[in-house]
Amino acid sequence: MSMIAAFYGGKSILITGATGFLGKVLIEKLCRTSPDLKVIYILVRPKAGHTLQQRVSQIINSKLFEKVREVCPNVHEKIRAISADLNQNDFAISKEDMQELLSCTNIIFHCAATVRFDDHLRHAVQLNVTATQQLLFMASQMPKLEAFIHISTAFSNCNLKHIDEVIYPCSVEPKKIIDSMEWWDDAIVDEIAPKLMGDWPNTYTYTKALGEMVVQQESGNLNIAIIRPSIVGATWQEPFPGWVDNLNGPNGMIVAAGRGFLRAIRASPLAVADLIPVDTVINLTLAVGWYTAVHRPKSTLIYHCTSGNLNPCNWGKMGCQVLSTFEKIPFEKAFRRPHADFTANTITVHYRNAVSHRAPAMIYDIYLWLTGRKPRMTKLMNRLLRTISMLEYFINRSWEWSTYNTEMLMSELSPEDQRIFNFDVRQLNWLEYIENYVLGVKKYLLKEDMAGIPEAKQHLRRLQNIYYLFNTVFFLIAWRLLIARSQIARNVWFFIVSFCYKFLSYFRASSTLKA
Ligand SMILES: CCCCCCCCCCCCCCCCCCCCCC(=O)SCCNC(=O)CCNC(=O)[C@H](O)C(C)(C)COP(=O)(O)OP(=O)(O)OC[C@H]1O[C@@H](n2cnc3c(N)ncnc32)[C@H](O)[C@@H]1OP(=O)(O)O
Ligand SMILES: NC(=O)C1=CN([C@@H]2O[C@H](COP(=O)(O)OP(=O)(O)OC[C@H]3O[C@@H](n4cnc5c(N)ncnc54)[C@H](OP(=O)(O)O)[C@@H]3O)[C@@H](O)[C@H]2O)C=CC1
Repeated sequence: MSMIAAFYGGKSILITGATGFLGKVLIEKLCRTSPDLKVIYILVRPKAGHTLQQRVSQIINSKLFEKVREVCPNVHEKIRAISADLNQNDFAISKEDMQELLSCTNIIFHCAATVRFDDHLRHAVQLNVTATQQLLFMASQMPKLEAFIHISTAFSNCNLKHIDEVIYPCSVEPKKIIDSMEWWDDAIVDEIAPKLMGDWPNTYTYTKALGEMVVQQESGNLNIAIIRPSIVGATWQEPFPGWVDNLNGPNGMIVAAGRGFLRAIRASPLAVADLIPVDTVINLTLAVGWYTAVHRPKSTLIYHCTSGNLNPCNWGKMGCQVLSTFEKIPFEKAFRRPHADFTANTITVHYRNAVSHRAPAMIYDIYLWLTGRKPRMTKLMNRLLRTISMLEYFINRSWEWSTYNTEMLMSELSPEDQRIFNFDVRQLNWLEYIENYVLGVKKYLLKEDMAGIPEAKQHLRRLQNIYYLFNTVFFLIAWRLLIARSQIARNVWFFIVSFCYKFLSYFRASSTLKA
C-alpha cells in the first residue's frame, strides 16, 4: 500500500495555478492515485470568455485525464472550482467560499505565478510575491492545515553558479517592495527595476526569489516546504509519455525548429540542459506534501528538482536528438527543412539571423504580397528572435544545484512509493525522452495526426528541391554578374569550361576505341 496515496485519501486540498501546465498534471496524479480524496479546491479566474465550470470541464475532458476518468468516474464532484483572482485583495473570493476554504483545507499547493520573463515588475511582484504573502496569511487562519507547498524555480538564484537548498536573501526586503509598489507609478517602477534586479536576468526569476523570502519570513508556525524545479518539460512516463500543452521554454523552440523557422541559436552545446519532466516534478511535489505533513521538519526544507547533477545532458546532445527525431517524425506545414545549429560566436549569430532567419522571411513575405496575401512571416520571425534572445541566458550557462533534501526524501520512501511517485531522474533515458517529447509536441501541442507523416515527408522533399533550385539559380545569376565585371572570373570560367570540354573529348575518344 502506498503511504503517500493513502495520506491524501479523505483530504481537502487547495491548489492555485491549477489550470497551468504543472497544475493540471498535479490534479491528474492526485485524482488517479488517491481517488478517495475528499475535495480539490482550485482557485480559478474566468478567462477568454470561458466560465469557471467550462474551464474545469475542458481540463477533465482532455486527453490528459483519460485514465482519471476510468479510475475516478466522479472526478467532476471531486474538483471544486472557486472563483478567484490572485491579483485582487483577498483574491476576490466570496465570503462563503473563503469560509469553506479556511475551515476545511488540509494541504495547499501554491503553483500560480506569472512565468513570463518580460512581465512588468509591478505585475510580477503582485502575482509572485504579494499573492504568495496573501496566501500565507490565509493559510495561517486554517486550523486544519497540515502542509503548505510552494512551487518556486531552480532559477530563483540564477545569479549564483552553485546553489544550495537554502534561501538566499535579496538586497531589498520584499515587504518594502510590496509597499513601494502601492505609491510608485509605472515610470518610477520602470526606472528603478534594473537597479532592484541587479544581476537577475528578468522580472520572473527576481520576483520568484522575492517570493521565497516572503515564504521564509511569513511562515510563522506553518509547516512549509519549497520546491525548485529547473526547466520543466513534457511528461516522461505518466499518465503517458510526451504530454505538453504550452509553448514555454524548449517547447516553442522545438516547434520553431521543426517547422524550419529556427536555423541557428546562440547556445553553448556543452552547457548542461537542466530539463526535468513535469511528472517527475509532480511526483516529488506530492511526496514533499506527505513528508512535510507527516514528519513536520523543524525548518522550511527546500527541494531542488533538477537533473544536471544526477543525470546530465547537454544542449548539444539534446539538439542533435531533436533534429534526428524530425527525420522520423516531421511536423506538418514546414516553412523550411528542419536544420538548426548552435553557435557561440556573436558575428556568426548576426550573420545567421540575417541570412537564415530574416532574409527567407522577407522573400516569403514578398511572395505572399505578390500573390495578393497578407505578409506575416517577418513579424513572426521578429517575435521568434525576441523569444530566443530571452532564453539565451539559460542556454549559455551551467548551474550546479545540490540535491541533499531531494535524495534524503527518496530514501525515506517505501519501495512502493518510490515506484508510484518516482522522482529519481537517474533512471531517465534522455534519447528516448527527447524522442517522446518531440512526438508529444506534434500530437498534443500542434494537434497533428500521425497519419499525416507521409504527406509531411513529401512536403519536406519538395522544400529540399525548391532549396536546390533556388541555390542553383542564385549561383548562376551571381556567377553571370561576376563574369560580366571581372577578368579573373572570366579566365576561371574559360579554364573550367575548356577543362570540362577536354575531359569529355578524352572520355568519348577512349570509349570509341574500346568499342
Ligand atoms: C542543434 C540545434 C537544434 C535546435 C533544436 C531545438 C532544441 C531545443 C532546445 C532549445 C533551447 C531551449 C531553451 C529553453 C530555455 C528555457 C529556460 C527557462 C528557464 C526558467 C524556467 C522557469 O522557471 S519558468 C517557465 C519558463 N517560462 C517561459 O518559458 C516563459 C517564456 N516566455 C515569455 O516570457 C514570453 O512568451 C516571451 C518570450 C517574452 C514572448 O512574449 P510575446 O508577447 O512576444 O509572445 P507571447 O508569449 O505572448 O505569445 C504570443 C503569440 O505567439 C505564440 N508563440 C509564442 N512563442 C511561439 C513559438 N516559439 N512558436 C510559435 N508560436 C509562438 C503564442 O502562442 C501566442 O499566440 P496567440 O497570440 O495566438 O495566443
Ligand atoms: N514551466 C516551467 O518550466 C517551470 C515552472 N515553475 C514554476 O511552476 C509553477 C507553475 O508553472 P506553470 O504551470 O508552468 O505556469 P503556467 O503559466 O502554465 O500556469 C500559471 C497558472 O497560474 C494561474 N494564474 C496566473 N495569474 C493568476 C491570477 N491572477 N489569478 C489566478 N490564477 C492565476 C494561471 O491561471 P490562468 O489559466 O487563468 O492563466 C495558471 O493556472 C510556477 O510557480 C512556476 O514559477 C518552475 C520552474 C520551471
